[in-house]
Amino acid sequence: MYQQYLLRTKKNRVVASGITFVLTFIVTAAIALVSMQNNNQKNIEREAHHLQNILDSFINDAHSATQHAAGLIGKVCDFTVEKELNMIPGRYMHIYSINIVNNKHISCSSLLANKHADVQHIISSGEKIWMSQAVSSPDIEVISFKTSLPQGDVFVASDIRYLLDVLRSSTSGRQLALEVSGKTLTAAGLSATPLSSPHFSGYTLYPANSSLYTLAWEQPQPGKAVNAMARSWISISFILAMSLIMASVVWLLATRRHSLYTQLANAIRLHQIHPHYQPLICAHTNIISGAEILARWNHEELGFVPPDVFIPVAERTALIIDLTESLLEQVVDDLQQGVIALAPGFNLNLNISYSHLADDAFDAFVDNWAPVFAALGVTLVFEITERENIDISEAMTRKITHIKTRGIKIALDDFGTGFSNLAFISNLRPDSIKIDRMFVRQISLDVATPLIDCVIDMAKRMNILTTAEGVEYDYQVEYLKANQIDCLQGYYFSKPLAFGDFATFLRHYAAR
Ligand SMILES: Nc1nc2c(ncn2[C@@H]2O[C@@H]3COP(=O)(O)O[C@H]4[C@@H](O)[C@H](n5cnc6c(=O)[nH]c(N)nc65)O[C@@H]4COP(=O)(O)O[C@H]3[C@H]2O)c(=O)[nH]1
Repeated sequence: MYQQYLLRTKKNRVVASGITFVLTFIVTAAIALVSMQNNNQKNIEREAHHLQNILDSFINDAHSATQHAAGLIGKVCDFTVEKELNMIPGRYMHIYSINIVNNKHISCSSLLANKHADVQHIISSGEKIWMSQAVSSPDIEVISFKTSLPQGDVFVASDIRYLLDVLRSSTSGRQLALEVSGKTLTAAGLSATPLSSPHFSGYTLYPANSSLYTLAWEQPQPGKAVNAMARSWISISFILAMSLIMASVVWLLATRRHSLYTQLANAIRLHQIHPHYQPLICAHTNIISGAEILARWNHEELGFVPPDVFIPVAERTALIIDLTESLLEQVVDDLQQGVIALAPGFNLNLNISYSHLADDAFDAFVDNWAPVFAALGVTLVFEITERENIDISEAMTRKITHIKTRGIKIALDDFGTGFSNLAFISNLRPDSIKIDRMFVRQISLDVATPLIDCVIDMAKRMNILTTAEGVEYDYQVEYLKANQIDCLQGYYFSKPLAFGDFATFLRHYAAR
């Protein structure tokens, strides 16, 4: 069984750690992806905002340059006028040229080469702003702003290389696009494709400050974001590290549980878990009518391990069957020493877990032990705990009947705390119910505790004996006796004792 368990737990640990790894990977990757998208969104918004500021400053500069040139319109383009015009671009960072237009020709310009150039083709459309090649230098691209004044038209051309630099230095990994009069500037350069064309279908408009231009950015595409994340070794390392840490934690926890199992299995095999005996006092006669067997494990390194810690592990791993067998073997050894003389019918209450009761071999367990205890003159009582929800199936009813036919009694343990219900009591008819110490603790000198009274009354009507657990004070004893309890158990009489101490207790109690 142990080898099988080892194999099973190893497989379970591998599966649990694997699932944890995959789940953590998915969750962390999703979180990283979302936060990357958010960051990108913020970055692109910042970049769009930056580009907009630059454009606005281009427009403002063009306006002020135009105002500087306004006084020169209509004047003869002589050396003095040209010199004045020539000085204007020097005052603004990006202005490439400033030109005065007369009869669709440049009559005067800050760039000598522009003078007399025919600009009909670029200004006849009536646009106030446009992007094109510079008038006299086709290798330079400019964004031009035209102002029509009563004396004539002025257009200012600004170099778009700075705008291109901004577009190309995007840290969000996404494209920004600027459309001016049907032409679009992206990091790839100037094109005659407007934003409304299908080429820019994945772009979103950025709310612009001016109607002179349109800004848009490329919508994030999940595929691109995943690719970007896959390329980022920091993200991948983080996701892998988180997944590994979580998988390791699950592995360690599972190993710890497994190691408790191993320790428990060894302790049971070596009979290091001993039975302790807690006396049960008959409330009517005050004599010791029995004892509850409670498992005690004093681990050589860990010290005292409470049953609440190891019993659940034993129950989950079927070790509970070996533990119960081991305790019974030790109890029989104790009783066979002959150091105590028990009254006939002395009850020995043994905790039976539901997982044991549900085991296929439970009938055989009953058949083995019933005659052994009958021969010792002891009545075995199986305390069935309420911790687990007992399925009152036909098979279970048959098992309970089998227990009873073999002379073993049934007690319903911890009544009132867990899953016990009236259906269990009426179907299985236990010989006794043990009222949990939680209720006994509620007994006080001056406040009534109708719940206990009701339970005792109900049990009496059904001919079921009642035992109060966890009795610690004399007033509890008095109250319970006055309310017709049948049996008392608790530190008021004695804690659970090792067999030698139990034998001494019995002697002293009898001699009182
Ligand atoms: N505060 C207080 N406590 C009192 C008093 N009188 C008795 N007790 C404690 O109440 C518990 C009674 O056992 P239980 O209800 O069957 O509850 C048991 C039982 O369900 C389970 N258990 C213990 N030994 C075995 C065993 O051998 N097999 C199985 N299946 N379960 C066991 O572990 C539970 C806890 O056992 P223990 O720690 O030994 O705790 C015992 C006992 O030490 C009292 O006056 N005051």
